[in-house]
Amino acid sequence: MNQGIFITAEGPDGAGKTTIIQMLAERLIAEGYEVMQTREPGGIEIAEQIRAVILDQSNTTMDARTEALLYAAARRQHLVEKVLPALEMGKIVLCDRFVDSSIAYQGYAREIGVDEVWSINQFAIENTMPAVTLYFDIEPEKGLERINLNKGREVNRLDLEDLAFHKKVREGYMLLKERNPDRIKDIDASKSIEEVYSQAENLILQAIKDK
Ligand SMILES: Nc1ncnc2c1ncn2[C@@H]1O[C@H](COP(=O)(O)OP(=O)(O)OP(=O)(O)O)[C@@H](O)[C@H]1O
Ligand SMILES: Cc1cn([C@H]2C[C@H](O)[C@@H](COP(=O)(O)O)O2)c(=O)[nH]c1=O
Repeated sequence: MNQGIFITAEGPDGAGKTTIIQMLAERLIAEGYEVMQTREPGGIEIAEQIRAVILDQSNTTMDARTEALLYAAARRQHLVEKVLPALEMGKIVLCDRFVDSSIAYQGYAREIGVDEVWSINQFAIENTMPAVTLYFDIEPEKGLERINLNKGREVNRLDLEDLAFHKKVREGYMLLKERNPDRIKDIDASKSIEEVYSQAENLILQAIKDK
C-alpha cells in the first residue's frame, strides 16, 4: 500500500516543467517534507540508457511503435526501481512526465492511437497513476522559443519535430484533460516563472492537504 503522494508534471516542450519542479522540490524539502524528484524517460541508470537511444538525433529511422515501447519500458523500470519504493517510504514523488506524455506524443501526435498506447502502458504501470498531474499549458511556439533561447540545453530527436507535431501534442493533452478533469490541474505556463511557480505551489499544497 502506497503511503506517499505521486505528483507528475506534464505539458509541451519548453513549458517550464523542469524549472518549476526543481523550485517546488527545494521549497518542500526546506519545509521538512521528504521529496523525491525525478524524470521520465530516465531517472535511473537503465532508463537513462533507454532515454539516450530514444532521443538520439541520429536514430532517424525509429519506428513510432518502437518509440512508444521504449518509453513504456523505461517507465516500467523507473517505476519499480525508484518511484514505488519512494512512495512506500512515504515520500512526495515529483516526476517530470509520466504516462500522459506517451498518450499525447505517441498516441495522439504520432497517431498510433490513444487506446493502443494506453494499452501497452497499462502493461508497464499496472495500476499506478498519479494522484495529481500539473499540466503546464503553453502555445508550442512559445515553448519552442524558450528552448531555443536556452543554448545550454540538449536538442533531442523530439525537439526536431515540426511545429504541426508540437501543436498536435498540445491537442492530445487537451483530450487528456477532458477525460481526467479531477486529476489533471491546469497551469498557465505562459506567465513569468514567479507566477507559474505560485500556481503550481498552490496546487501542490492543496494536494498534500487532501491526501
Ligand atoms: N515561465 C517562464 N518564463 C520564461 N522562461 C521560462 C519560464 N519557465 C521556464 N523558462 C525557461 O524556458 C526554458 C525551458 O524550461 P524547462 O526546461 O523548465 O521546460 P520543460 O517544460 O521542462 O521543457 P522540456 O519538456 O522540453 O524538457 C529554460 O531555459 C527555462 O529557464
Ligand atoms: C515520457 C515521454 C516523453 N516524451 C518526449 C517529450 C520530450 O520531447 C522528450 C523528453 O524530453 P524532456 O526534455 O525530458 O522533456 O520525450 C514522449 O514523447 N513520450 C513519453 O512518454
